[in-house]
Amino acid sequence: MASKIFVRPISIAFNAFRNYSSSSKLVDVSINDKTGIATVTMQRPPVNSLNYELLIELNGAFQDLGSKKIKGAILTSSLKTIFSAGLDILEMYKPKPERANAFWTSLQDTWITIFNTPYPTVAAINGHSPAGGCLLSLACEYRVMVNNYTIGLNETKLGIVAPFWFVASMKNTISNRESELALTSGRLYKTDEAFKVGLVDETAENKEDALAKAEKFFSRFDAVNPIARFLTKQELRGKIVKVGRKTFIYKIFRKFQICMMTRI
Ligand SMILES: CCCC/C=C\CC(=O)SCCNC(=O)CCNC(=O)[C@H](O)C(C)(C)COP(=O)(O)OP(=O)(O)OC[C@H]1O[C@@H](n2cnc3c(N)ncnc32)[C@H](O)[C@@H]1OP(=O)(O)O
Repeated sequence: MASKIFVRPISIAFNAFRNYSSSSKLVDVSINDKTGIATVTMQRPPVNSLNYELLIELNGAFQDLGSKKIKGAILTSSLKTIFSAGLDILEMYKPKPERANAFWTSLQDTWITIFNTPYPTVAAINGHSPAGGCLLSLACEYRVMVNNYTIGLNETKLGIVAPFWFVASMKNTISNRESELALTSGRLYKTDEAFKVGLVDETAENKEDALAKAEKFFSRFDAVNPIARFLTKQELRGKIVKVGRKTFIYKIFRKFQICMMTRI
């Protein structure tokens, strides 16, 4: 059982996982002292929409975990039917330039952190997961999704062009062909459809089942050297991160705004 404290710890110097738990307003982090598995829970009702503050907390949580000897981390949601509704629409509506810049940078940073963790990651998708919600799950190494929800990169349906690293994350998970069909049509898959194309690796009956299956994933690495594992992950994902870093997303957002203005 993980115990709980309600302060966000300064954890860099703390290198063991025993009894670790922290809960800030928007993200709860707990580490099971028996299994060494961390659970990062988004808790921003009503839909875990990703605003600047949630992204900063998520990024901090996954970065902090890098300094602990954990077996792996699970990303999930405290909400009953939503994993994450994606980017907070309010961040895109008439934003102040400084806030917008910080917001888009925090999205990119959070994606890079999760995509590139030294420890294994699983998304336990316990609800709907459109757009940015889907992106977060694609940044993890493995996805377990509860039945009867939807997931996908539906940006084109919203009139938005998904940036390179959204597309690359999808292509890192499903085939180029399926990615093209999915992204150009803005397709949202039901859980069973997502499983068929490999967008999710396992389906689950409910959140508990999803968490149990997520935990089991980590045992695949019991007999694997963690450094060799991480270097192999970097070999596979490094190029995407490198190009992703160069894509300054705020510029893309400005283009999107101009595109929308010229349509009106
Ligand atoms: C350069 C750009 C690159 C990247 C661009 C975009 C990536 C994105 O992520 S854009 C966001 C895309 N998100 C969506 O399309 C999801 C929209 N939401 C939904 O489909 C549904 O709300 C959802 C299935 C998540 C949940 O459905 P319900 O359970 O039926 O809830 P409601 O629809 O009634 O919503 C409750 C409440 O939440 C507000 N909401 C929903 N989504 C968002 C959001 N993304 N941002 C902010 N707020 C959101 C919704 O308006 C309701 O508010 P109230 O009416 O005030 O209750």
